[in-house]
Amino acid sequence: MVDRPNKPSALSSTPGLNPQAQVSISHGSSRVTAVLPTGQSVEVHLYGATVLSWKDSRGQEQLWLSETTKLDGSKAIRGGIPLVFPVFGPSPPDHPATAQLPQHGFARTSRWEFLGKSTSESSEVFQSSRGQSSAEVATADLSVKLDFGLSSGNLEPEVRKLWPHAFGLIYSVTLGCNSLSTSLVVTNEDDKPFDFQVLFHTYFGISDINKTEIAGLDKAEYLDKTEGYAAKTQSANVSFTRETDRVYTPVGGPREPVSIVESGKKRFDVVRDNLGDVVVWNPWQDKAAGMADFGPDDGYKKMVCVEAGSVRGWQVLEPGDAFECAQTIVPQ
Ligand SMILES: O=P(O)(O)OC[C@H]1O[C@H](O)[C@H](O)[C@@H](O)[C@@H]1O
Repeated sequence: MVDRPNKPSALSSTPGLNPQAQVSISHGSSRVTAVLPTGQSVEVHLYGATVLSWKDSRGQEQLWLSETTKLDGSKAIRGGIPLVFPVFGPSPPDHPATAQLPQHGFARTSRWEFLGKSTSESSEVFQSSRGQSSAEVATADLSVKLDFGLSSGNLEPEVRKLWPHAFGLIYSVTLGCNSLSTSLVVTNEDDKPFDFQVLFHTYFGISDINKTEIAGLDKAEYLDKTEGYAAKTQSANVSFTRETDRVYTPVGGPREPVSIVESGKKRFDVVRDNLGDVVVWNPWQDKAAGMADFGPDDGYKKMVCVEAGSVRGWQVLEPGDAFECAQTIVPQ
């Protein structure tokens, strides 16, 4: 079922579910918030369709958001999940098509439209395994998908000039009881092909970077951006002792999870769909202190970016074609 956002705030119930099983949606002029009956919540800012917050059923925040980030549309949001499109980083010198674009493209600095929400009840059966009532089953399996749109026609004219292609983007943020998925569909509405890069720039909230490792990248080739894009090969887990900025191509393929491990225990799995690369970034002390929108200065100890994307090469999209990709984050 899809609700159009014609009400500033609404409680909506899904036919067939426990009447208690309501997803609460609030839609203000700049943010959309969804709360599941089981307590999990997600908040998305229309500036960049940036996920600002994702909380578990106990209200614990899972993402990191800078205390000093701008939220007024004057600068990309520092934290949460900014969306990178159609170029990752500064445009490479050998790619004139994106040469005019700012770092990480325009998706994160454009105002998106909220298209509506849909709720669904997954078919996993908790009842037989846990002996719950059917009402509880429906509640436990509810998820809500928030859809956002951006198209060339909605870009600011000065941005459109920088990348003059006719395109459409549908970005979906799906909150489940134990997962958060972000997915993107890119369509080429032009009469010629265009190429692009894409990435979900997720800032995970962690308790201590010194006790954090990234698993699932063993033996992966990577480009080390802190050493002029030197090509290297990972051995064992990634750990952090200084600025880390690497573009990995995991050997296991997109479906093999990349995991955030804290004090030896898995905290999150990140599963990718149609996204071959994973960027791992922590700015460390000096770089964090040098970014006005990164706060507090020692906030680098409480965050790590693990960014699922397609950024080492270019996706070429022919007229009329669509490209789809997704990441799903599963707390462990
Ligand atoms: O400061 P931003 O433009 O948001 O970029 C923040 C970071 O994003 C990615 O992780 C890049 O690999 C880094 O090189 C960059 O510093």
